[in-house]
Amino acid sequence: MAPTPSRLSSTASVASTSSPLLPTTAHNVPSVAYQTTSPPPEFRTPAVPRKVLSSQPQQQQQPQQAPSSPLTSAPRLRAKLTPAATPRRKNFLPGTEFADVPTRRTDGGGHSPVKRAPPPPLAVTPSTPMARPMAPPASYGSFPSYTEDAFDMSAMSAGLAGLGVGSRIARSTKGKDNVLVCVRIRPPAAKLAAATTLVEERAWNVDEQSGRLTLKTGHPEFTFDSVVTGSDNEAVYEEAGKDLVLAAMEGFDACIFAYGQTASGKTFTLTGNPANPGIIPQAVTEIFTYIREHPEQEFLLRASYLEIYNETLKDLLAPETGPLRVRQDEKKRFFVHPLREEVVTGEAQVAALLRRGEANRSVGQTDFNETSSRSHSLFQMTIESRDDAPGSPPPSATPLRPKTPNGPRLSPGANGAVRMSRLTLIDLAGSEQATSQSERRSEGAFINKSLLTLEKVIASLTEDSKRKPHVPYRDSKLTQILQPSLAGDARVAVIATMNPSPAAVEETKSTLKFATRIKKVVLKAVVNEVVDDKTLIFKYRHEIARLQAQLEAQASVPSTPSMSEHSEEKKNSKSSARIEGIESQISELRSLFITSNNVEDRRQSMLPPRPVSPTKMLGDSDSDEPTLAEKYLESQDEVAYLTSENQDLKRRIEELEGNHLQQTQDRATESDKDAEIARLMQANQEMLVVIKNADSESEMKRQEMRFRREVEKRLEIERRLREEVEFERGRITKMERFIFTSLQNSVDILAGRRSSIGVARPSLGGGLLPIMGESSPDLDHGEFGDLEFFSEEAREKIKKSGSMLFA
Ligand SMILES: Nc1ncnc2c1ncn2[C@@H]1O[C@H](COP(=O)(O)OP(=O)(O)OP(=O)(O)O)[C@@H](O)[C@H]1O
Repeated sequence: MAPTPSRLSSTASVASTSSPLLPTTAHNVPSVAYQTTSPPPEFRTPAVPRKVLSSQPQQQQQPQQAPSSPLTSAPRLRAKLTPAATPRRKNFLPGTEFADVPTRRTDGGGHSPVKRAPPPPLAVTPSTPMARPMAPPASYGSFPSYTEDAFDMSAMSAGLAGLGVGSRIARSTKGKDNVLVCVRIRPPAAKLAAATTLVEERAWNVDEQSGRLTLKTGHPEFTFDSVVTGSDNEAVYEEAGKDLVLAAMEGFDACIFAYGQTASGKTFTLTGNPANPGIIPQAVTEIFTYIREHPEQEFLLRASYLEIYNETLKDLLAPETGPLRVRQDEKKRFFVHPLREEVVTGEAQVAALLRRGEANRSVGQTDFNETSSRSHSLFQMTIESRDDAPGSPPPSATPLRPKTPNGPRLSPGANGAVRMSRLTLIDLAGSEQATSQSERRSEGAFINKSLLTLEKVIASLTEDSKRKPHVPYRDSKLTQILQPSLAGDARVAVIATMNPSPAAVEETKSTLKFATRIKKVVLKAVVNEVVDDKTLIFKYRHEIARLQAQLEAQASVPSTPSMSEHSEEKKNSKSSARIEGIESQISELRSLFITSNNVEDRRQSMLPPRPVSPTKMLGDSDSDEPTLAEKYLESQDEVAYLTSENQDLKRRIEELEGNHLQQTQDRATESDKDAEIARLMQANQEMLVVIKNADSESEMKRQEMRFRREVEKRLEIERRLREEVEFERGRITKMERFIFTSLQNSVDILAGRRSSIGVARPSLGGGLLPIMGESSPDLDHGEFGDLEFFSEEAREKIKKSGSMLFA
């Protein structure tokens, strides 16, 4: 439990001034809660003064408490967006209608995510959740409230049945949007090395007003939503992070990823460093700031952290689990199983979780980066929220929330719905085409497989065709995991990181081309409001209600009159131990809900990791068996997964059948191969029957391979037959030519002889035969002598026709 304000000491510690999300080392974890309750201390420390956005490079002010760093001294250029020049409407995301509101940056830290009147003064409730006043009855229409003290499982089930939609409804609001693309240009390497005199030349011109980048040679030119230069991570967060984090708090799924070649600054942008926190720590701070500013809601947060390395999924929070699998749910959305998700209640806890995950990541050294991320890492926070938090002011006292830009605002919380959204932050591995180190080559192949598939997926999604194109999400783990986001249901932002150096131009061009393509992906993000027994809020509230019922039953056990004093005492002490146990379980479960009332207490809380199961209590978190209900839900998942796998296999078999039949039909048009084709078709049919009967994917793959080999063999035979036919044709042509020439020769000879006979006839009178006998060709061995390759019959015919010429 986090210490309550009254228990806080009055001395400030150094650790307390650093944001818990900063990537500090494990032993450097702040262990003392904030010392005062009012005003709240600065979350994002050290306080980097907000810079004036200007096209002119300007001298950056040094943070007050940060050690002077060459990384923060580079001038920062930022693209200011003008509606005409900007391909994307900036104010499209929820909350962005307030993007122009100046950031509130007081000593208290944080900034207001929405423009609204300050919340009305609340009646201060004790920070112990147990002691909170009962919530007013929720206005959920005919559907029962989840409010813990009025929780009624049978009423809940009745409500679900009444909805006529099984156990789940999802209400959504839709509107079209494109992927938000921000280019982040790191300072040139010479600057990073703090060589003030040696400034490496930049290969690109940056037009900050229009977000345009042009190679100094004049071509190519790219335009994006924004371009940020310099080392200030806050600027990048403002451009590409904040809107999406707020969208996630409003119930939209949101996904932010950094793409670029090695050493271009992806990890720097997402993680940052203690003096300059990246998007992840800033996002987490924003989440807790949002909670602080929304007293009418209660939240449940959980986090997971995984890595894709060489096409294998590793759970960074539970590396001992072994490779994770990607599955599909009943809606064909991919998800990772069995991924460890931990409930988190404070920033310090998230920071510790991140550090734990970081320590398990695969890093290596490339030619350009000493600590290169050789893997893709995905940090995800699942945010559940519902209105009418216990102890919150009545709805009338809560200022109206802003309208969603794409339609009327939903009234979340109606029918007991819980908003559930996921914020996914992805640090991709370097997108370079090749790595020069041999030991990295196989790695590179896998990294590139994922990124190449990502490119293919983007190409299919942006394909301009009437037919719905096939999107190859399945071809890599990364694209499978990104499918729910890229398929359009989420807000997506890409930070394309680039090195401005002339030496990196080719890689940069390919990064920018990728960014241009992904910009065209159209999204239709939805806010999901779920009435579902899968939400943690539901599970925990249900568990609390069950424990409370137990508690009441325990308290109402009457004492037995016949019992001796001793056994009565024993019984009482047992019963109070049981009551204490149940109470502590209830209080622990309640402590997982975060509201504006307790968020401050939890800020520095360093509870040990806690998986999401409601029955798993602190201390025995990993040993506990899942409940029957959980097993049932899990087996339902399993059935849904197997059904979808089965359908998938069927679909693939049909595709295969179609392909083979098509190929066979194409070949069938060539008449000289009819017999061969008939045989192939027969083989096809047999193989397809075998494939159809194959009861597992691996069996089907084996059959497919065998079939492929068979087809290849037969194609080879066919090729050889063709060659033989060609050869025979050649021989026949040669023979024909030979016969013709021989006959022609014979005719010539005959003509010559006839004319000599004509000349000799007058002088020889009837003595012709002796001459013929003398000079006639030797029909066996003369002109017709080399006909040995003809058949006997053909030879006879040729000889006969030759002899006839002399007749
Ligand atoms: N905008 C920036 N300002 C200051 N330093 C930066 C900036 N971008 C990157 N760097 C520095 O450059 C180096 C490489 O950056 P980083 O590790 O973030 O690259 P990367 O793109 O994640 O690389 P890889 O794909 O190999 O993991 C780091 O030392 C980082 O501090």
